[in-house]
Amino acid sequence: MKVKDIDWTTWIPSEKAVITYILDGENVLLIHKKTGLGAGMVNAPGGHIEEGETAVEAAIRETKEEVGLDTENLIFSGDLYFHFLDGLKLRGTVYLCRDFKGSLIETDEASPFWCAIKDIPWENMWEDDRHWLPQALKNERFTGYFIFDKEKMVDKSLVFHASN
Ligand SMILES: COc1nc(N)nc2c1ncn2[C@H]1C[C@H](O)[C@@H](COP(=O)(O)OP(=O)(O)OP(=O)(O)O)O1
Repeated sequence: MKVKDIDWTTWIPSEKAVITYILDGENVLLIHKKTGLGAGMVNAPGGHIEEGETAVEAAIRETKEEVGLDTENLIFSGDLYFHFLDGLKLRGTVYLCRDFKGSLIETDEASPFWCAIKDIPWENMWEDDRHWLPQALKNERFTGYFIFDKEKMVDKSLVFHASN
């Protein structure tokens, strides 16, 4: 199956999630994810949007729950549309954040670590990330469509949006 085989105008996600990239100078906060989708991989703080929550509220809550930081002034970065061949349809909203406080903690869900952007461990991350995260971290907005067969990306389509 290819991205072009899906009518994305009528595609409805079965799950909605958020991912937040916290930036401090040339470093980004990543996690070794311990539970849930992508356990064992490196990702950023995030998780599912709960009933009655906005995406931003979910991003703030998940970051606090997973790594103990309080975040403010999240900046919308992009939309991810993941169509898994097993039936999961996951929509992800990506945020950047440079405004945070508190102390990092390891939790049952995540082991956080600061990583130099130039050293991001792509080989331990979801395969889609290398196609949009470098641009996102340079403040480019994007929309990405992906087909996954379990953890293997089988097709992708990305659009980067000109900023004003
Ligand atoms: C398929 O490719 C993916 N790429 C990236 N970069 N991130 C992904 C991909 N698939 C899922 N994710 C992200 C989206 C979420 O931030 C997490 C999944 O969240 P999780 O399953 O851990 O949800 P939680 O609400 O934290 O935990 P529950 O399972 O208890 O609901 O991965």
